[in-house]
Amino acid sequence: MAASSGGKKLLPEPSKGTSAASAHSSILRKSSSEKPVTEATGSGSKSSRNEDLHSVLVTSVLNLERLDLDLYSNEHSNRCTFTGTHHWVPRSRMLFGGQIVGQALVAAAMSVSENIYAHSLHCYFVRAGDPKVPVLYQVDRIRDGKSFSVRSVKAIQHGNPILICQSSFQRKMESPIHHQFTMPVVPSPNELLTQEELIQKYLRDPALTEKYKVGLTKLLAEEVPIEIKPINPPEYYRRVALESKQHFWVRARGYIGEGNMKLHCCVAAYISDYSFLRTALLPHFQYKVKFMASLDHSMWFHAPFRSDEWMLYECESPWAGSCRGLVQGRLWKQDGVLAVSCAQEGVFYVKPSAAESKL
Ligand SMILES: CCCC/C=C\CCCCCCCC(=O)SCCNC(=O)CCNC(=O)[C@H](O)C(C)(C)COP(=O)(O)OP(=O)(O)OC[C@H]1O[C@@H](n2cnc3c(N)ncnc32)[C@H](O)[C@@H]1OP(=O)(O)O
Repeated sequence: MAASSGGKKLLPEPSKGTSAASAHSSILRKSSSEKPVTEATGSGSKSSRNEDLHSVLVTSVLNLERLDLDLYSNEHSNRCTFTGTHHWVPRSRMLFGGQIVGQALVAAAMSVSENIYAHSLHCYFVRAGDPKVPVLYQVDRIRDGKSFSVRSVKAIQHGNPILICQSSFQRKMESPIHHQFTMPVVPSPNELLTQEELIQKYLRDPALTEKYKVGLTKLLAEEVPIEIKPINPPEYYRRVALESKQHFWVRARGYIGEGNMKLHCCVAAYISDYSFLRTALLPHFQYKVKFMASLDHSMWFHAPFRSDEWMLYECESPWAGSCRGLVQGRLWKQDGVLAVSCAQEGVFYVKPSAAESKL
């Protein structure tokens, strides 16, 4: 029986007896005991985006392959000419934390019923992800209550966990108790340059040193599936202590559509880890990072949102010390609704950087 979701027929479900090996079903399909998570386009308001350019986050990065009940792999869905296995990998050469968190939430969401939605997740990154091999996601169904369901997911490579992620899902509930902070007042996205446009502007600076030219050119060439418009971006070469705060507009590159909130939460998990941890480094220009990595990542999903529409990412770091830094973030919709809150600690090993001028 073909499954359906949002009125659009999904591909036939693998029958109960289908062997795991032939149950190559992407996350767009579902087995009888698993629910669809990603329905890239659904009914509802049409976005202003070009609907033909589907986000690679949905068509590829977050489109896991089902190997068996509660067991998924990203092997066949992350094909990328560059790495052969994973879409975009930061220059740190560790798997991008946001990818692992987003994929873990996809796996967890496949195991809960259609009418409950992620409201929080808490992860630890326990080993660096290997960009040369796929990731397995093993879902443990901890509890299904009347209103809440809890899942634990292990992301596994080389037989060892690289991430452990607990997530909780809740059925829609109304409440008279509601409040939120007020969204910061910032320029709107159409008043700002994208990160790429900013880099191209810097690259046109005749006084740019070769070192910066190489670094910025590499950054420009990266296939990051996220669009970013920094607000008041620090001039990359100004070596001054900045406040440990940054704001930028962010959205998935490409079209996703109304879809279901499970998908947008998974995309937001991916997005939330990009350029997040560096907030804690902004005051410390006089040090060069020798090693940097996220230790954990937490998210709370407050209200429906579209991850393929601009959202304001308000990031701040209230504390750093003992080779660690804490960053906190809020994702705001353009209408002022607080959609998502995030928090993360990272480890930094640094050394004094040689004083150098821009020239
Ligand atoms: C304008 C453009 C902006 C661009 C913005 C963003 C770009 C892209 C985003 C960048 C991504 C950043 C966030 C991430 O995604 S990181 C990926 C997710 N996190 C992880 O993968 C971490 C996984 N966990 C681990 O790897 C480990 O648990 C650990 C955190 C490393 C801890 O393990 P442990 O065995 O305890 O290792 P440790 O002792 O900490 O050593 C690690 C490493 O550091 C070296 N080291 C240790 N102490 C020091 C020291 N005092 N000084 C210098 N170096 C030290 C140590 O030798 C290890 O190095 P290796 O031996 O080479 O591994």
